[in-house]
Amino acid sequence: MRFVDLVATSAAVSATSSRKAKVELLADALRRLGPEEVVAGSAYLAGELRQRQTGVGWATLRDAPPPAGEPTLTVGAVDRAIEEISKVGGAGSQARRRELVGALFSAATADEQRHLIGLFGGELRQGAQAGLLVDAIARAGEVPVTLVRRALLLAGDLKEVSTAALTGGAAALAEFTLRVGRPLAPMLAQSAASVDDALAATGVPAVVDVKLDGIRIQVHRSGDEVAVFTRSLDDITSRLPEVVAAVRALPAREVVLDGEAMALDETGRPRPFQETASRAATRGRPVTALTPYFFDLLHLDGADLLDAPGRDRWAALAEAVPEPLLVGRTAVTTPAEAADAFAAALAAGQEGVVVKSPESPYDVGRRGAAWVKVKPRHTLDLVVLAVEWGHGRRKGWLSNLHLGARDPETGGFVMLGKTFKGLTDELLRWQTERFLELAVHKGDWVVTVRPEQVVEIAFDGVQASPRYPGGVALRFARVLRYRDDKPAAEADTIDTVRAIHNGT
Ligand SMILES: Nc1ncnc2c1ncn2[C@@H]1O[C@H](COP(=O)(O)OP(=O)(O)OP(=O)(O)O)[C@@H](O)[C@H]1O
Repeated sequence: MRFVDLVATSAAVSATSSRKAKVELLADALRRLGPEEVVAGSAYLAGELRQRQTGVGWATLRDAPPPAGEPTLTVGAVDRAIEEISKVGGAGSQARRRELVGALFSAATADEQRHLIGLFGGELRQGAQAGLLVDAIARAGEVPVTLVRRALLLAGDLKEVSTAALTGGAAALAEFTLRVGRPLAPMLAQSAASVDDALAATGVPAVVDVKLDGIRIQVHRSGDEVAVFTRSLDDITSRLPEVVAAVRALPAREVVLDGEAMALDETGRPRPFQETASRAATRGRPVTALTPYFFDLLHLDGADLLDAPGRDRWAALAEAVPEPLLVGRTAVTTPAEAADAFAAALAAGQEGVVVKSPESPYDVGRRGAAWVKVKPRHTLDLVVLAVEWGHGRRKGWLSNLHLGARDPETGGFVMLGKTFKGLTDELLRWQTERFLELAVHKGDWVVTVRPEQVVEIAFDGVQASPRYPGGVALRFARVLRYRDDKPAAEADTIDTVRAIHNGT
């Protein structure tokens, strides 16, 4: 496929607001990729490069040569050039990289150059695009969309799934199963305003789990090899040696565990979330030891448990893991028992509870009715769309955040309000640096950013507001924390906000 046609597809996808038309355009492009182009082409359509690191920075891109008049590049040729660039290393690598980038760019037209710069700079990366591509892959490969989605959730890699669907069809997709050592998308929870509402969704009997406010961990062990992954499937094994040691000490040889890692104080009460998060993040110095607590078991010594009902998985978990490493769990048969368990969790300083159905399988990557979280305080995970420069004491810092909810219909974001409340000096400093990195337009007053950073917001309610594009706005929004473990594609949606407004 000609690279110029892929560039035109991306432009056409951005230009139309119809989801159906976007999917059709993407499917059409996927069909036109040659077999050896599928991996790279799928990545480009998702706004990414196939290669994780290219070593190409802005300075190199800025010095790109003048564009070619006629398009001659193919997707395959671009991929081969980028592969060669990413392999450059050792002495003189800077100059060699520059030379190769120069050669690629001089063969590209002006439109193609702009697109390449976007791909190298990460500006075209769009979480929302992944959902469209899943539908497009299903259409182009003529396979059920549910198969594509499940394969993606198990493999975590769009390029791999796209290649399987387009070259091997349904049979190739069915081969994606849980593999010990490869992370899979974790099951997620819906939220409810009360324990009664949660029980209405899960049904009774149910279990009420303590909701620990730490970081989600998925731990894979095969023999002596242990790997720890975050909610977004990043490998953080080297940062959590105490979790590795705890799992290595288990009697089972092969396990995949789902749980939460927490920082505790000396009395066993939870420490603030920031302490856990800073331990797990790349930045930040070690503060406290983290303790793992497990609430699910997905694989045990050769047996996959994903499709087993909760009750069986949990029974196997209780056998495989010693009691101090298990999340607090209460089996309930009445709303009164559930209310007691909720009150006890809050009294112990925990964030809330997760009510779970014992009948349900482990729903990889889904936010279904089988797990329902209940917290005493309502919060939303929103995406920062722009930031205003501060005044007075906050002069020189990016301060007032423009907050957006995700719109699954368009793949875009709908602004719901602004806030600078809750920001500590440390957060102001951090966010100024972060948002300058994400800036796409730096005005004197407002800096517009790529919609990638998720922030957890507390608020007092949702009100109708004709001033905002979605017709609703948050009352007294304030920042609780930045969520680096959650991609923008999983931020809360405008539908959730409207449901809160309508009191449902
Ligand atoms: N016992 C538990 N069972 C399931 N999840 C738990 C439990 N305790 C803590 N958690 C955490 O709660 C999260 C479930 O909420 P959800 O799926 O909505 O993800 P989230 O948006 O990251 O949650 P939140 O924003 O409420 O922390 C899990 O990802 C996990 O990190």
